[in-house]
Amino acid sequence: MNPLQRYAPLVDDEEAFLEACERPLPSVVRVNTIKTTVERAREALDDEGVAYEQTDWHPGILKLEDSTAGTNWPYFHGWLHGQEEVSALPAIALDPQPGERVWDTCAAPGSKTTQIAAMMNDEGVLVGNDNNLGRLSALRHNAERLGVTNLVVTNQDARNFSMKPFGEQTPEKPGAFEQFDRVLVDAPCSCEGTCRKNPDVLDEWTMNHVQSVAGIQKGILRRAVQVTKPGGSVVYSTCTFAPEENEAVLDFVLEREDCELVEWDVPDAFETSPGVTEWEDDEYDPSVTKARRVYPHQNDTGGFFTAKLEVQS
Ligand SMILES: C[S@@+](CC[C@H](N)C(=O)[O-])C[C@H]1O[C@@H](n2cnc3c(N)ncnc32)[C@H](O)[C@@H]1O
Repeated sequence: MNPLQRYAPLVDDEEAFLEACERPLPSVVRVNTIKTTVERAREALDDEGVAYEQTDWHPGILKLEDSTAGTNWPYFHGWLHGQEEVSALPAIALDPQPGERVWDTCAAPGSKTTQIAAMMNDEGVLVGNDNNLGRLSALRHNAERLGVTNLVVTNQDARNFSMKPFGEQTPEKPGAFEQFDRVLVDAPCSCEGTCRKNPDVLDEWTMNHVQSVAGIQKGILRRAVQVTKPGGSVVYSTCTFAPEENEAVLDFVLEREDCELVEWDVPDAFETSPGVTEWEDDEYDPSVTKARRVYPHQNDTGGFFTAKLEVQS
């Protein structure tokens, strides 16, 4: 059985949802504003004869007519980065500002890290962490190509993250670098929403994996809230539809840490659905409706989940 059928009760149009999940994903690039402007990047693509269409919600996110991302000079020079359209949403929700301290808990291979760096105008301190050393090489390579210089790379399990070299840390006295303005948790997940790019995820899907990765997600999100300063923001995102990995994780952390879910500015032209408060035998905190779900048939993208939390104390 196709595991996606379990989400029929959540979607407005099951047939359109399942049909969209089988179509190949459009090829999309993000303009890297650390190295160029949207206008110059578009001119370069025109000169190269690469056909594209601007998405109707972001001037710097371009849909290519064929999958030439990665094969033209604007890409090699770091003017463009191949990034799935919907995966640009978490950084938009995070809204990082130049000069801030930002932690990207699960950063490799760095699409969102480099997008965050560009939104920070490459100013301030961005810590890009991942527990997988091999994937960190891809992060370093992307950061280098895209000209990111405000990045510190760390290789830790985000559930126990600490930056001891920068200051002694106790629960009462966080280390010097352990009061971030903003933190992104783009969590490891069962990746159901990437089925248009990688249909194998559905063959490999098991409920055991959903449950085990949900445990890791809860640990990472708790740590993210703990190291964010009062009034700071934490964004939680996954590329999966499973409520066990989305609303249930938020519900767990809302009960244990001093934080609350807040609305964020979803681009008007992007169709989303609210987080769900009930799933199978479970009920979640009513505020999880502030999270946004994205199904592939809504905007011809992959599937995604994004929520924004504000830390209270
Ligand atoms: C969805 S991917 C991140 C994609 C990345 N944010 C991007 O936009 O390119 C999740 C990442 O979490 C990492 N990861 C898994 N468990 C982790 C943990 N306990 N601590 C830190 N990173 C972890 C994986 O190695 C993987 O690179």
